[in-house]
Amino acid sequence: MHFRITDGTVAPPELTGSVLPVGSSSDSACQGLPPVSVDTLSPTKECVKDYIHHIKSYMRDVCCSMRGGMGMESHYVDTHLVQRKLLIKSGKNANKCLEKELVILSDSERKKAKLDRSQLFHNSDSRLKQSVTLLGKAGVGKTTFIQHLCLDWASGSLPQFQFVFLLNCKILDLTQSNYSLKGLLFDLSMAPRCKDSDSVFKHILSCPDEVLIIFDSFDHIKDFEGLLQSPAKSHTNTKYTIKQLFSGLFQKEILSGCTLLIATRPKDVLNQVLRKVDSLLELCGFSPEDIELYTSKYFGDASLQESALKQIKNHRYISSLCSNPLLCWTTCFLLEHQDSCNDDLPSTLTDLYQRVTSKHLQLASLENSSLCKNRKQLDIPQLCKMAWEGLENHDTRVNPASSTELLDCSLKSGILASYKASEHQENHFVDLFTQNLLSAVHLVQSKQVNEKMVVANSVVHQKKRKVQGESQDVLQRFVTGLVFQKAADGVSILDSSVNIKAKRKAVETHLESMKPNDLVPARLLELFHCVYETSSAKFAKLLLKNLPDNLSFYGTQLCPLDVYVICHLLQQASALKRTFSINLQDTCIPICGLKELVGLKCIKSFWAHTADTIGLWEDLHQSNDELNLKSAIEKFTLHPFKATQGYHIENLPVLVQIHREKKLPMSEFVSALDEGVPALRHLQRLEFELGVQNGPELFPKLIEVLPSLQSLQHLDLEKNQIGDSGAEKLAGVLHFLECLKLLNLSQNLIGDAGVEKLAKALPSVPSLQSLSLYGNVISDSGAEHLALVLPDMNFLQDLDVKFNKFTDIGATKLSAALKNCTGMKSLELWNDCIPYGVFEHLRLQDPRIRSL
Ligand SMILES: Nc1ncnc2c1ncn2[C@@H]1O[C@H](COP(=O)(O)OP(=O)(O)OP(=O)(O)O)[C@@H](O)[C@H]1O
Repeated sequence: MHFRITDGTVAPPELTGSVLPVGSSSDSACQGLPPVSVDTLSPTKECVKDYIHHIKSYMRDVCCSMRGGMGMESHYVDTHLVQRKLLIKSGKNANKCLEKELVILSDSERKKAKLDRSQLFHNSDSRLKQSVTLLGKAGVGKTTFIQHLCLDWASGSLPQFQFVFLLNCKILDLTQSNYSLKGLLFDLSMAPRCKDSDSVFKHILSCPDEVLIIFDSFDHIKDFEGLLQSPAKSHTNTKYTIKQLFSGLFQKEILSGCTLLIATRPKDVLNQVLRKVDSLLELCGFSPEDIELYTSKYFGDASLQESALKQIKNHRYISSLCSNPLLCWTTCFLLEHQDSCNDDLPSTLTDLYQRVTSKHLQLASLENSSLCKNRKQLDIPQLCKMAWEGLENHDTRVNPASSTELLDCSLKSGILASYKASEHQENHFVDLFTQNLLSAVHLVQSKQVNEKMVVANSVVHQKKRKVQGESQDVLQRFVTGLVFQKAADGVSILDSSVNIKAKRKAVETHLESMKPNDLVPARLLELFHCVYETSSAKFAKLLLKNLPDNLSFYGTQLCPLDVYVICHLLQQASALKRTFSINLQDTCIPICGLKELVGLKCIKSFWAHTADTIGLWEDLHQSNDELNLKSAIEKFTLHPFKATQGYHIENLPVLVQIHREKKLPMSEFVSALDEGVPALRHLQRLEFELGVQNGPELFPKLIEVLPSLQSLQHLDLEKNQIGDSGAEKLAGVLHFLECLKLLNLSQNLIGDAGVEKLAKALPSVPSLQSLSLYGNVISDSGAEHLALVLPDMNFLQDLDVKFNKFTDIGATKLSAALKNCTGMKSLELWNDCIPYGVFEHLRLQDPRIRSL
C-alpha cells in the first residue's frame, strides 16, 4: 500500500493530498480518469499508458499543497541548487561523515555553481546523471522540492522519465526482509494501485533508463554501515530488505540504467554511499528576496503583508532565521496569529518554537473543544516523552499505543502528521524542530531524567569525537534555552510548578567548565548557539572571556543564522577589551555576513576566501564607505596560508594585481589601497598543498604571486610534482624572496635540469636557512651543481637531499663543499645509490652528515 495522511484538519498540507483513500474506486484522484485496471484484451502499451496517466494525476493531486494549507503553485518559491564536490580522502584518516568531506565553497564559487531545477539530471555535457544526491539541512525544503519535481513531471516536464516513483524512507520498514523490487515500486512508493502491475512491471524492466526513483528522507536509514553489501540481484520475486533493494539499485544490480535521486541531510550520512553518486547538489535556503516573496505569498492581504515584512526586516535575528524555509513558514505563522503587531518577536530559537507549538496546541483545542477543551487537558508531558523516545532512536514516529485523545489532538494541532505506511497507519512528529523542542521539554522537566542526562544533552561536549547529527545540535540549543529561560511567561511550554533548579545548576556548571580553546570549529559554533539560546549576559561574557585570540570557523559552513549569532555575541567583546583574529576560510560566509563580522571592532584581523574578500572591498567601495574599506583592507590577512583547494590559489593573482595597481579591478585609484594589500606584504608562511592532481596546473599562479610576498619566510611546496619546469620557474622569482628562511621542495620530481637552475638562483636568497630537496630525482650532475653553490649560501644551516639518485660521486662532492660551509649544521644525503661504505666514511669525516 501507499503512504498517506488520514487526518486533514490541521495536518501538514504537503501530505494532505494523500488523505484520499488511495487506490480505491472512490479515489477522487481517479475520478474522470481511465481505470487503472487493464482490459485483458487491450495491448500492454495501453495499460502502461493508462497507469502513467494515473500516477501523474495522482501526483498532481497529492503534491499540490504544502504545510499550512498553502498551494504549491501559489506559494512555492523557486530556490536554487548548488553543485557540491567531495574531497576524496583515503586510508586511515578518511572521514566517515559526508559533511566533513564536502568541499565548502566560497560565496563566489557558490554563485558560479548555481543550478536550477531543470538542470538537476543533466551534466554540463548534457549527459544524464544516473544518481543524484540532494543535500540540505532540516527544513530547507528537500521534500517540498521533490513534490515540485513530481508536479513538474506530472505536467509533462522531465519527458526523459516515463515513470517516477517516490519513496519516503521515514515510513519504510527497514527491519523486514520480504520485499521485491516490484513491491518496492508499486506498494511502498507514493503511487496509486496498479491492477495489472505484472504487465507494467515487465514494461518498466524493458526501459529502466526511463525510470526515476526518489528516496526522500534518506537519513532515516539509520544504520549506513554495510549498506552496500549484499545488494539485491534479482528482479523477480526474491525477497529482500529495503536496504538490499536500495543497494541493488544503487549498484546497478537491478533495474540498471534507472535514475536515483536521494534526498538527505548531510550530517551523519556515511560517505561510502554518497561519494559514489554522479552528482551532489545542495538545496539553498531562502535569499532575502525569497523571504520577501514568500512573505508576500503567505499573507494574501497587502497591508498584512507589508506589516509582516516590516517586522521581519526590522528584526535581524528573525530575518536570518528565515533563510530556512521551514523557519520562515514558522515565523509567518506566528506573525499571522500574534495578538498585535506590537508584540515582540522571539529572539531565540527556543522562544520561537515554544510560541509556535503553544499556538498550534491552543488553536487545536479551540477547534475541537470536545477532544481537548483546553491546553491543560492535553497530556503534554506524555507527548514530550514520546518525542524523546523517538529521538533517542533517531525515529520520528510516535508510539502507536499512545492515547487516542492525545494523538488526535496532536494531529489536529499539526504537531503530528499521519502517514499510511505499508499496511498500517503511522503518526510522525511533523518536523525536527518540533520533535526536538518537545524532547527538550521532557529532559528538562521530567523527574525520571537526572541532571547528568540533561547535561549530556545540553551544551557541547569537549570530549565527544564523533560528529553529531543536526538533531543533536538542535536539541542542545533547546535544552540550554529552556533551562535558562526566565520566569515562565504566558508562552512557556514548561510546567511552572516543576522545579528545575538542580538541572539548571548542573548545566551552568558544565557551561562554566567549557574550554572553547580546545573545540574544533563546528563545536565552537554550537557553543556560540547554546550560549546565545541562554539569552544571558553572564554566559556571553564568560564565553568571550574564554575564547582564544585566534578564532577559527575554518571548514564549517556558516548560514545566515550562524553569522548572526557569532556577530551578536562578538559585538559585546569590545566592552571586555578583547580582540580576535578570525579564520573564515572555507565557511562560504555570504558577503553581507562577512561585512558585518569584519566591521566589528573586536575583529583585528580576518582571513576569508580571497575572491569573497575582493567582493567585500568592491561592495564597500561602491557604497562609498571608504572608512570601512580601509579597515577591511588592513584587517585582511593571509597568514598562515595553506592552499589545499584550487580556489585557495586561483584568485591570488587578482589580489596581486590590486596590490600593484593600487585599485580594485573595476575601479579607478582607491585611496585605501595606496599602500597596496598589507596581507600580501606581510605574509610569512605559505604551504602549497594541492598535490599531484592540481599542483602542477596551479603552480604558475603561485609563481605570479611570489614576487609580491616580500616578507615570506617559509615556503612549503612538498609533493606537488612541479618537476624541472616548475623548479626553473621558481628559480626565476627566488631573488624576490629576501626574507625566505625555509624552502621545502621535497618529493617534486625535480631532476638535474631543475636543480641546476635552482642552484644558480639560491645564492640570491640571502636568508635561506633550511632547504629540502628530499625525495626528488637528482643525480650526480645535479648534486655537483648544488655543491658548487653551497659555500655561497651564507645562512644555510640544513640541507636535506636524501632519497635522490646521486651516487658516491655526487655525495663526495657535496661533503667536500660542506667543509667550506662553517655555518651549516646538517646535511642529509643518504640514498641507496651510495655504497654504504662510502656513506659511512663520509659521515665519520663530518658528523654533520646525518644517517637515516
Ligand atoms: N521552496 C519553498 N517554497 C515555499 N515553502 C517552502 C519551500 N521549501 C520549503 N518550504 C516550507 O518549509 C517546510 C519544510 O520543508 P521540507 O519539509 O520540504 O524540508 P526538508 O528539507 O525536507 O526537511 P527535513 O530534512 O526535516 O525532512 C515546508 O512544509 C514548506 O512549508
